[in-house]
Amino acid sequence: CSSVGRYQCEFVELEHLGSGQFGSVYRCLHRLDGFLYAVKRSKPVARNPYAHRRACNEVHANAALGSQPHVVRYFSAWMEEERLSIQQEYCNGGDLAGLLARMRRERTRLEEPELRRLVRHVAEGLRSIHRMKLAHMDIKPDNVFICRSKVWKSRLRVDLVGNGDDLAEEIIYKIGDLGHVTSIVNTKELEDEGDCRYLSREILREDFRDLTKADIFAFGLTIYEAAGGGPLPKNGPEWHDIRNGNVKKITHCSNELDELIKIMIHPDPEKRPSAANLVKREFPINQCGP
Ligand SMILES: Cn1cc(CCO)c2c3c(c(-c4ccccc4Cl)cc21)C(=O)NC3=O
Repeated sequence: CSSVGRYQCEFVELEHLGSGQFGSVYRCLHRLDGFLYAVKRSKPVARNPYAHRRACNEVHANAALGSQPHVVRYFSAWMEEERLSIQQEYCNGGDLAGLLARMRRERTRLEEPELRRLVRHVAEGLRSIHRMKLAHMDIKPDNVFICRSKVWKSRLRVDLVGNGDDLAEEIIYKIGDLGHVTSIVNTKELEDEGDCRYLSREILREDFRDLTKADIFAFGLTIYEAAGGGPLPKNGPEWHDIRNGNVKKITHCSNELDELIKIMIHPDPEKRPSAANLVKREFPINQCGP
């Protein structure tokens, strides 16, 4: 392995998963353990102190979080040829943005039980991030990844998505991309806010008193979009309308879910529920039918 870098030495690159200003992500097979991973390879960060600091920040946040059931798991990171490579859990179900785009094309939508599962899983993931005194700062459908696994149907588990045969599918949502993670204690280094479609007004006004509530705001708009409320404005009067708490009622949603979205995007961050509160008050799955 001395002649090639660690990436070529340890992994077989199977598929290009995506590219962005950050770099590129590949689905890779680890030669030794035989598992699939998502490996992100950044652009060279050498002469770009800002990119270098962000890369280190992302690795620190991943390492601090360890493995949480609803945060995409981090395995390893290394530098080679001035690029940062980060090895993450591969989520085989795509991301929520892709799922919503497909549903818009197929004119289908996430029904209430599925929306409640999404709320529960992402709330648990956010709670584990906030417990570490960190804020994600870029919650949006693109950063919610889906893991699908086949499980034996058991009559005790009502939350499985099954059909006739014995095998059912378990769907788990996980928060990924910790590239914007910020300490909620010393918020001075909050340089670039996340995606403006999910950005709360107080962050735009540089009020960083409670960054966790900015995550709750973005999470609220993510649920609103998953429920069929999108696409969200990037700016203009509709953008401000939403920040004044005006979102249209989602027809097929229960009032309970509609009220939840409204309180999560409340203009006053203190009125928004915490992630822990969302997990606790979360309606158990059996309350909303099969
Ligand atoms: C574009 N893209 C597509 C996927 C596969 C979804 O089925 C993907 C993943 C990740 C990431 C990712 C995001 C941010 C930082 C590091 C990584 Cl590996 C990006 C991904 C990641 O951490 N885990 C993924 O599955």
